[in-house]
Parts: sequence; structure tokens; C-alpha cells
Amino acid sequence: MSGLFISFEGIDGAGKSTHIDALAQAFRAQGRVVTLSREPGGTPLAEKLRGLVLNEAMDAMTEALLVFAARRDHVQQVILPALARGEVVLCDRFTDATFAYQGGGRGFDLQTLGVLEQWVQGTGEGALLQPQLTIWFDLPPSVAAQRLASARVPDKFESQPQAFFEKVAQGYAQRLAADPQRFARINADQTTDAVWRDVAQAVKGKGLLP
Ligand SMILES: Nc1ncnc2c1ncn2[C@@H]1O[C@H](COP(=O)(O)OP(=O)(O)O)[C@@H](O)[C@H]1O
Ligand SMILES: Cc1cn([C@H]2C[C@H](O)[C@@H](COP(=O)(O)OP(=O)(O)O)O2)c(=O)[nH]c1=O
Repeated sequence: MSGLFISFEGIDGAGKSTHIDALAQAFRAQGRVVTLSREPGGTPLAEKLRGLVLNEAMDAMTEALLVFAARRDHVQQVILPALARGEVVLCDRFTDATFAYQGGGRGFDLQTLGVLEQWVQGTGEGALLQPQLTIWFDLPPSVAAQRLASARVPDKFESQPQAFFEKVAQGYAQRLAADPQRFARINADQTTDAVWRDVAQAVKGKGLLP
């Protein structure tokens, strides 16, 4: 069986984490082995880098270099081996988050991010490791802020103003426009049940679940 790579994206509080476990269960029910992971993170080294990125002040280039360094380790140690074993890899964020947060939110140069993407995800002869499907939980920043206010203590990104998340959302929209086949855009401003129905439908629509 061939490996399957799905990523989950959206601004903080959009509802990604709520649905990843349910999707993992749906794949397991089909007899698939599922690797659940997240970025930045997913390996001991990348989790250390995550701690720095989420808690320390730094300029946008430093942030971009650290998330790509974490990604390199994660791709090499976890994602590629799991895909080679034919597993389903469900990843809470991947490179679209860098284009959205460091590119959109922080205004870092998108072309440079594209070069780093080639370096880190290049698989030879111009090919690039990308998720087969990226589920984008699209939620107005005002709604996300309300959800997070009652949910958890904000980290460095979560405490950014709404205007930052407007730019992050624009960053995601740009990535979708550049590669529409890969994306499923979900209206996350619905009940949890309705969002799950749309997530399941998106995965089935791609022929990835019966
Ligand atoms: N459809 C929804 N309606 C209302 N609240 C939701 C919905 N989905 C998730 N939440 C709540 O919003 C908060 C953020 O959700 P979470 O899944 O942690 O988002 P993310 O992983 O995208 O940051 C949590 O408290 C969660 O219970
Ligand atoms: C993967 C990635 C995440 N981030 C940010 C987005 C999030 O605010 C944060 C961690 O993401 P996330 O795991 O969604 O946080 P949480 O577990 O609190 O829901 O890192 C970047 O800025 N660049 C990146 O490349």
C-alpha cells in the first residue's frame, strides 16, 4: 500500500486539533497504520526547536530558518520513513504554515521561503515532497480569538493581534491559489459536527477514504 501524507492548516484556534484524531480513527478503521505528527516538531530535535520558536523573540528570518531546520529533521526522521512503510501521515501543519506565518504574518520574503522549501523538501530532479492533501480550516480571526480566549494561555503567535492573523489567512489563500488541487478549504465557522462532515467529505472526495 502506498503512503499518504495529509496536512492540516489554519490560523491558531481554527479547530485543526479537534479533527485530526477523528480522521486518524477513520483511517485505522480501514486497516491503515497512522503516524500522527506536528510542526514545528515531530522529533526530539524539532521539538526543541519548537520550544525556541514559540517562546523566544527573534526576527522573521531566524524564525523561518528554525522552522525549516525542524522540518528537515522531521521529514528525514519521520515523514519519509513512514511514507516508505506505506503509512498514513497526518501532520498538524507543514510548509504552508511557514508561508502563512513567516511570509504573510511577518512579511518575510516569499521567494526566499521557496528556496528553503526546495532545499528541505527536494526529492531529486526538481521534485518536491508535499502533502497529497492539505485541509485548510478557514475561520475569521475574530471567531478564532473568541474560541482561544476561553481555551488556553496564548503562546507567542496566539497573542498576536487580529491584523496579524488576517495576513496569515491571506498567506494561506495565496498558497491555495498557487496549488488549488492539493487544498480542501473547509468553512470552520460551523458547529464541530458540520466541520467534521466537511473534513470527511473532502477526504472521501479525493478518494482517500471509502
Ligand atoms: N466548530 C467549533 N465550534 C466551536 N468551538 C470549537 C470548534 N472547533 C474547535 N473548537 C474549540 O476551539 C478551540 C480551538 O480548537 P483547536 O482544535 O485547538 O484549534 P487549533 O488546533 O486549530 O488551534 C478549542 O477550545 C476547541 O474545543
Ligand atoms: C509549522 C509552523 C508553525 N508556526 C506557528 C503557528 C502556530 O502559532 C505555532 C504552533 O502551531 P500549533 O501546533 O498549531 O500550535 P498549538 O499546538 O498551540 O495549536 O507555530 C509558524 O509560525 N511557522 C511554521 O512553519
